[in-house]
Amino acid sequence: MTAPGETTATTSAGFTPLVDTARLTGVEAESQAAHHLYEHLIGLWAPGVIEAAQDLGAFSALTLGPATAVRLAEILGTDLRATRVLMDGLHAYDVVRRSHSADGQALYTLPPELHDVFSPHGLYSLVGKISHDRKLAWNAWRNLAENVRTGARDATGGERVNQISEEDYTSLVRGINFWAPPIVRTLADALRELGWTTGESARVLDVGCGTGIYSQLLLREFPALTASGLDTERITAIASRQAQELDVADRFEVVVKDFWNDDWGTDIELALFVNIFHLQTPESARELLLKSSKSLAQGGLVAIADHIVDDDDGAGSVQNKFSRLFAASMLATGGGDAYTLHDYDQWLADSELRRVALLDTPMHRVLLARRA
Ligand SMILES: C[S@@+](CC[C@H](N)C(=O)[O-])C[C@H]1O[C@@H](n2cnc3c(N)ncnc32)[C@H](O)[C@@H]1O
Repeated sequence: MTAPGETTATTSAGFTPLVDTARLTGVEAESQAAHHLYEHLIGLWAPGVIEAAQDLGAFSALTLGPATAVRLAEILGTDLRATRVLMDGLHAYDVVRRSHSADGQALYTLPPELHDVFSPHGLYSLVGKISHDRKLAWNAWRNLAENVRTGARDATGGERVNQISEEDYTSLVRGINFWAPPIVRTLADALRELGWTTGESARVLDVGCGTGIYSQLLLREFPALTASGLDTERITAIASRQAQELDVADRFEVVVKDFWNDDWGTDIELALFVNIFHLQTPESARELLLKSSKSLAQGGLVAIADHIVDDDDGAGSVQNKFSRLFAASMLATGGGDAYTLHDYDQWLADSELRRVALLDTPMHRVLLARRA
């Protein structure tokens, strides 16, 4: 486990530098600073070209095989020159590969690992994320200043709870599945360190389970485990289907409940909350932990995977940077926040729980707690 301050994070290999900073040596500071700022400002080019290609069906066409701009323009019914410009933009972001066909034309290839990412049926599909951007995020970011001015409060002046509708979740939940593999690997290792054996027959409650990917992958790690995925009716239908796909349906049941107003039962050995706490206000976060504490079995654990800010981890921490920008994104698109470790420790103490582990994953932290 990584102790605070011991992170060895490396930046993402996918980062596309767009300023040749070596050529800025000796240039006046103001111009250098403007180059760096401009690089941030053109960040919207990336979703711009990727989402346009998705809208046009370019990725689906490339899933059938490599194609030239001429062939793509024919299939998509698009302008030839504009299609070439778009594909070259995608190549600049390393989304497509560019080689040459026998007659010397540029040939574009979608790498095999991205085929399912652009398909609505892929387990780690980002189609839901793209449609969320199209429907909500693009316009919402435009109004961020207004939300900062007003604090994004509701009509009564209270903190706005997250505004994603059930319908939006239906398309979005599968779009965040891709986060699960490294988080589940980290969680499973931590559970083993805390004494879980391969034959662990514990009962997991996956609260606000979405597609259920976290408990479902955990079931694969521990073959005697059973899990209940708690969510609304519309979402649990997605979780049931996915449990079949992942071959764990015999140990995964869905529970259609409202996690505020319904009872969670007792004797839960692992209460799992993934991407749930950032949607809360401080009051509702505390309430979730109070409710967890009452539902836990003796020796039971609470696991929270979320955008947790650890102030002891230094300003350069990738997880802290992502958490803080995720908070800005939530301020633009709805309610919620990236809470600090200090906040979590306080809510845990109020619920007679104590933190037993904090682990880094690529874009989240996993916090484990048990009764104090
Ligand atoms: C951000 S998603 C997280 C889903 C999943 N844990 C994941 O990380 O992929 C939040 C989930 O909480 C569910 N949810 C929100 N409020 C709920 C409530 N009051 N009762 C039950 N589920 C709720 C939503 O339907 C949604 O599936």
